Formats: sequence, C-alpha cells, structure tokens
Amino acid sequence: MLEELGNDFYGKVIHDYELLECLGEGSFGRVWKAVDKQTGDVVAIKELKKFKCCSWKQCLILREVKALRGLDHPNIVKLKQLIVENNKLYLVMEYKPSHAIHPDMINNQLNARLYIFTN
Ligand SMILES: Nc1ncnc2c1ncn2[C@@H]1O[C@H](COP(=O)(O)OP(=O)(O)OP(=O)(O)O)[C@@H](O)[C@H]1O
Repeated sequence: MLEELGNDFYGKVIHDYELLECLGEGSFGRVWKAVDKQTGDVVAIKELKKFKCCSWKQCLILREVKALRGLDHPNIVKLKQLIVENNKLYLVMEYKPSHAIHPDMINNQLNARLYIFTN
C-alpha cells in the first residue's frame, strides 16, 4: 500500500498509527515515523517488502524479526508490535531520533554492529 503512495502518505493510517514522515529505506523496505493515535506515542514503522519466495509466516521467522523479538536492551530499539495489513508486514519499533545514534554508528556501521553484539 505505502509503496504506491510516493510523497502522498501524510495522514495515512496503518492500524492505529498515523504516518508522519518517511525516515529512510533499507534493504528490507521503507521506515516511517508515525504516531499512535490512541496513546500519542511516536514510533518507527518498517514496512517489509514481500519477497516472492516468502510467505508472511516465513517473514515472521526472519533473523531480524526473531532477534528483535527476543531482545530487551537499552541500546537496541524495541520491537513493539507486528502488524499484517493489506497483505504487508509492518514492524512497529521504538522511535530513535538520529541524534540519539552514536556517531560511530554513522561513521562505521560495521564496527557499530560488532560493538553492539560484543558488549
Ligand atoms: N527505530 C528507528 N527510529 C528512527 N529511525 C529509524 C529507526 N529504524 C530505522 N530508522 C531510519 O530508517 C532508515 C532505514 O532503516 P532500515 O533499518 O530499514 O535500514 P538500514 O539499517 O539503514 O539498512 P539495511 O537494512 O540495508 O541494513 C535508517 O537509516 C534510519 O534513518
């Protein structure tokens, strides 16, 4: 659904979340800043592209999803909710503004990832 929206996503609602802005795009799909209309909480929602060979059941066991679901650490964004809507999978995550990200993560992503997983 969102793929077709281009910049025309303002005010669109996924489940109970209203989209505010597009934060970026990674290998798995776009990430949106959104607000929970019930609580006012700001979140980041990642819309996962559907892989041709992959059902949503298979997506739920993707390494990223499995890892995030099991993690509870102050330095790692929390996965708050999984939503399947309009035949798409959305990961609702804690929103972390870019200024909250350590500069090493921007300058050297590989080292940052190693740092997270070794400390
Ligand atoms: N929880 C979040 N809070 C705030 N911004 C986020 C959050 N998650 C992702 N973003 C933003 O969305 C962009 C895309 O994130 P995403 O996780 O999809 O890809 P990536 O990690 O940058 O790249 P890749 O998936 O290729 O490794 C990030 O660069 C970041 O700017």
